[in-house]
Amino acid sequence: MLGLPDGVTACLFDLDGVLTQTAKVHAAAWKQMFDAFLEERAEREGVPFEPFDAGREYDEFVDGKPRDAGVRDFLAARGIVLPEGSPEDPPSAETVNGLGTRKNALVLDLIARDGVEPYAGSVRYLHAARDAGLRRAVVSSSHNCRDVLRAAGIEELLEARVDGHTAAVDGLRGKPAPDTFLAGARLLGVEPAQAVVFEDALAGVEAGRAGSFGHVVGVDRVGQRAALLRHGADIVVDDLGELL
Ligand SMILES: O=P(O)(O)OC[C@H]1O[C@@H](O)[C@H](O)[C@@H](O)[C@@H]1O
Repeated sequence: MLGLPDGVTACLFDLDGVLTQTAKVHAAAWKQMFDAFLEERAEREGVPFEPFDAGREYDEFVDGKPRDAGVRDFLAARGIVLPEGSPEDPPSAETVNGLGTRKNALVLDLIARDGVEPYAGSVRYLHAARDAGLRRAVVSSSHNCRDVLRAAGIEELLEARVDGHTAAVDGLRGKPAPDTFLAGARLLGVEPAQAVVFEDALAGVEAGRAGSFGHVVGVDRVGQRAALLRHGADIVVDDLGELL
């Protein structure tokens, strides 16, 4: 049914890049923030400025992970260690949390300016899944998940939500750990083996594999089919509409 194996009764959808066209908004905001940080640091230390690669470095170190992990993992890949700070840090703080706050202000500006578009194929898939009686949850690392769902007009098509806020409150490890997807399955009252994970991020398909879900659908928006398969996708589609 709907391109899924027999026995699947529930769908766990990532948000940014799967349901909504916001992965590129996040990538652009990350690039703007990291480039400003790296450029200032290069000037201060008298070393060459190497810009953030919004393709490779975003996909490998940032995409799909909670905000603080994205900052930490990218900086570690560049050999940079900053103090953690706290979520209350102002954007001026040169800490993991401060940099995350800087980036979030940029994301919110971009969303306020440009709005949020869902993928048409994903909206059709959500309707088809609902009509077929499949349970549906969104499982996102983003603290902005609810606002993005509302702006995209698809909130009511989902029965449950696990996001950056709920994960923090419940102490869940972020993707690539499977915890948030497992929590989504629990909220829908299904076993992991009965649920399918839809993910565009490498960290996300890894989480799907780590949780032993019934099926992991990689969604390739940026030409990384082989990497999605390597990291845990059972199949890869360019758009959810292909499964209909
Ligand atoms: O900063 P937010 O909105 O809480 O989002 C955290 C992460 O959420 C993920 O969905 C995105 O793929 C990442 O790019 C983003 O960094």
